Amino acid sequence: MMNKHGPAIEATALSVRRGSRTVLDDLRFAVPPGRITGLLGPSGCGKSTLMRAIVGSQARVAGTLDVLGRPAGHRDLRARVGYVTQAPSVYTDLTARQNLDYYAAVLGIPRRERATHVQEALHDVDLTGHADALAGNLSGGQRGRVSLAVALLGAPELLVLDEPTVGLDPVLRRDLWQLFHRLAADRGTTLLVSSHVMDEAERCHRLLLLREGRLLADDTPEALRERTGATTVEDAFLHLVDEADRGAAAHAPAGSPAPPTVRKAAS
Ligand SMILES: Nc1ncnc2c1ncn2[C@@H]1O[C@H](COP(=O)(O)OP(=O)(O)OP(=O)(O)O)[C@@H](O)[C@H]1O
Repeated sequence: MMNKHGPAIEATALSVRRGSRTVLDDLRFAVPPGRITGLLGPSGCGKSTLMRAIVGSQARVAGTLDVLGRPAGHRDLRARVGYVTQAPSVYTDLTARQNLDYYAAVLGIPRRERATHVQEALHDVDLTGHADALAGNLSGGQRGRVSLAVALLGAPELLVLDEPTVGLDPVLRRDLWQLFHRLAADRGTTLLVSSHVMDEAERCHRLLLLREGRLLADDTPEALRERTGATTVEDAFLHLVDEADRGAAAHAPAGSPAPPTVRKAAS
């Protein structure tokens, strides 16, 4: 079991190579337990790669990456970590309830307890009314919520959610964020939630801002705004991007071209 006061995730000198490229470069950060940490940055900056490394499904990871007190990917973490990828992974020819029942069996939840766990997970994601609909007949957003319910089975200590609100209408987005806050406040769940939409940053307790595989900031939204003098996290992010580019230009060898200034990086 992890030390309740230690970080839920801790990375030191973490790098990942994909193909011939280094897509995560020398990351160092800690994710506190029982809080919502947002992983934010533009498309392609490495968010999904980092999440895959955390759940142990990414190859060629170098450095140290500990999750709930164990090395990432350790088999003891299987039932303690819930992970939702960007593409909902549900069987379309099964109902929502049958999907959950199947995954509950895979997780090793005893048969006599399964129905209760499944019902709770359906209730958490507000899908009780669609429990017996074929997943193939649900909307994309509803299928995404079935995937989330699968990740909630067995009450994992850590939830890793890759862009869970993409394509959802504002009401569903708000409802999901309310659920995330309930999970953190009532159950002490640690959540790592990625997004490339900067306004979601304001809903997180802490933020990891990523750009081109490097960590720009690991801080609270308030501290980031204060430090940069910005009124929104989006402006704070752009400020940090410009600052990093100026730093890179200052250290570039004489005669090399200045890096372009990114303006729409966060949209
Ligand atoms: N199989 C692969 N081989 C080589 N490079 C890859 C591979 N998959 C992804 N990449 C590269 O790794 C980088 C990080 O990709 P990743 O999917 O982690 O980004 P992301 O921030 O999650 O993007 P998005 O928000 O669009 O999902 C990208 O530059 C991408 O082109």
